[in-house]
Amino acid sequence: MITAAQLAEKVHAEVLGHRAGADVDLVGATIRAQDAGPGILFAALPGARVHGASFGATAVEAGAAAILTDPAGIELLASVADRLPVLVHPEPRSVLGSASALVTGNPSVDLDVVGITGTSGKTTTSYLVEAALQGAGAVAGIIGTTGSRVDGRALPSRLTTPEAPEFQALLSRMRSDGARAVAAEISSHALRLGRVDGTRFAVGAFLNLSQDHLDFHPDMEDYFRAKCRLFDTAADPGSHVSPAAKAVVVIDDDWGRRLAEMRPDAATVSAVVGADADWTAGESQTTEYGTQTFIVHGPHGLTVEVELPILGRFNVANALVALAAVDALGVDVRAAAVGLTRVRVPGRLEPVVRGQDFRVLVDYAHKPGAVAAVLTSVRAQTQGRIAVVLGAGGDRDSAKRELMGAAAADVADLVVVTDDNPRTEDPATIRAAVRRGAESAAGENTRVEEIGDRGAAIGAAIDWARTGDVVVIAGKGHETGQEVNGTVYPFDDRARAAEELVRRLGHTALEGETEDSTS
Ligand SMILES: CC(=O)N[C@H]1[C@@H](OP(=O)(O)OP(=O)(O)OC[C@H]2O[C@@H](n3ccc(=O)[nH]c3=O)[C@H](O)[C@@H]2O)O[C@H](CO)[C@@H](O)[C@@H]1O[C@H](C)C(=O)N[C@@H](C)C(=O)N[C@H](CCC(=O)O)C(=O)O
Ligand SMILES: Nc1ncnc2c1ncn2[C@@H]1O[C@H](COP(=O)(O)OP(=O)(O)OP(=O)(O)O)[C@@H](O)[C@H]1O
Repeated sequence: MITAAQLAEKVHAEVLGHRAGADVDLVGATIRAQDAGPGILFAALPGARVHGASFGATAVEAGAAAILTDPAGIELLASVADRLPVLVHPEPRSVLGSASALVTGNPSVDLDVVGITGTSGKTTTSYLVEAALQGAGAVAGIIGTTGSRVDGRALPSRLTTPEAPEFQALLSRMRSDGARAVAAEISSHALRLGRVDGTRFAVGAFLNLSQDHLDFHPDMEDYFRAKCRLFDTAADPGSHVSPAAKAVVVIDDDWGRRLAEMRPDAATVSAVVGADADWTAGESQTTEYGTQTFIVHGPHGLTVEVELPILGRFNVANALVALAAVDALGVDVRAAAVGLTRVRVPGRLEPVVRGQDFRVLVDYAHKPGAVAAVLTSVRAQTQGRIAVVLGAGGDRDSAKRELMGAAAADVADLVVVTDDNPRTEDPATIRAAVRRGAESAAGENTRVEEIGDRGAAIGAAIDWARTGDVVVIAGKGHETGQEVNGTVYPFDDRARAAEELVRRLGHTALEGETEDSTS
């Protein structure tokens, strides 16, 4: 337990307001005023839209024990500030990570936290790390895009990497639920916004870097530097992230190779057959059960066969990272490899099957690199034609839209451009950019269609498919909504694809019946 006064001293904040109350015990923190309560520190931070201190009265009504803010926040707190201790720091976000860790009893010290970063593959790899740990008999937790869970039990969480108070509270809950290790997705936003400051990372894993988030980062160098915070304090000025004790780095792109030079102690990983890396794999074989098998070659002559229920060569890279990460924790790799067999990742190359003779896959690819990786993998496994249904999100990195379209048309035979969370933007403008990219890359035999209504777009691709073809519905994966102008309408690619398949199969059956009756 720590008091507000002790916390102020540790994070070098000044105590104003109700000083006499500064010996109040703190048991947690929050960045959302509405979530404050007894024993909770409300962090009133300046935001892009509003200053958190304007919600000071809400936090006090909810029972907040103390407030952390900046000098501008003091003015906004006005009379509320007399009612409880207010910790003032010139840059409160820069101390929120360590403050959150302190009020929750530094949970990462008692856990092996594996931080996973990279543009694509964080969620999948965190599930693989969890499966590998479970294979070796360890209780494991996950924090990431699809929510959090410990020992298989779901815990609600916001964002890919939650804000520091929530991140530390999740770690604390996982520690008390007996977790040995936690696989946490670490976004570049989190690394820049101090969400994981105050966390001890046993292992940091870097997967890859490709264009994304250029609405937040001015350029790719800045995006890379943010990622480097997990590995090297000196790589990005102003970092308060504790670099991971051990590193695992995929060296299949230039960014990974640069990072491996920065961290010469890193275990290197490559999915390229015959590459010079600590962890590599032989060619993958697809089995009749829809799994892939491959031989993993690890350090010290380790050789182990892995069967993975998720296809795609990029998932071989993800699996190698998971094995290298748990190996760095001292886990038995052979037992971990058995665990990988049982992994299930929602919305990542997830098949939708309703008795059809072509494949329908729902995948979360919503970045050019991911679209390219998925379609290249699908192309390598099919003799049939490929259709892809995709759009691009509004109010996010607009430069990636054309690249998404181009990545799709590079490989697919049919590209159906549709809506994908237009948010506050005009959907037609977003579609036009994706379409432009697709048309610029389309070969003679590639068709590009534009159908704004996502359900109709899925239906059109399904109607187009013939025996042996593959329809990839990209962008939403596990998500269950379409966000338009601040409202999220229910929409699930998997459910809609299933409906469209039933409709089409219904038609086929009817046509069949008609043929039968006339013959
Ligand atoms: C750019 C960014 O990350 N912004 C985050 C930031 O917003 P902000 O500073 O602009 O906050 P604001 O809305 O002005 O509000 C100011 C303060 O008032 C508080 N407030 C506000 C309203 C209210 O009713 N009550 C209240 O207490 C807020 O908690 C905040 O502290 O602080 C907010 C509070 O935590 C976050 O919700 C918000 O994330 C937004 C929603 C977001 O979408 N972030 C995305 C881009 C993000 O972080 N993505 C990454 C990467 C995902 C990936 O890899 O694809 C992630 O890790 O999820
Ligand atoms: N190692 C990889 N390299 C390239 N593409 C990948 C890789 N792993 C997964 N993908 C593709 O990226 C998509 C998203 O995968 P995943 O959700 O695991 O990544 P993520 O980094 O968590 O994404 P996000 O940051 O958007 O949450 C997958 O559906 C797949 O299409």
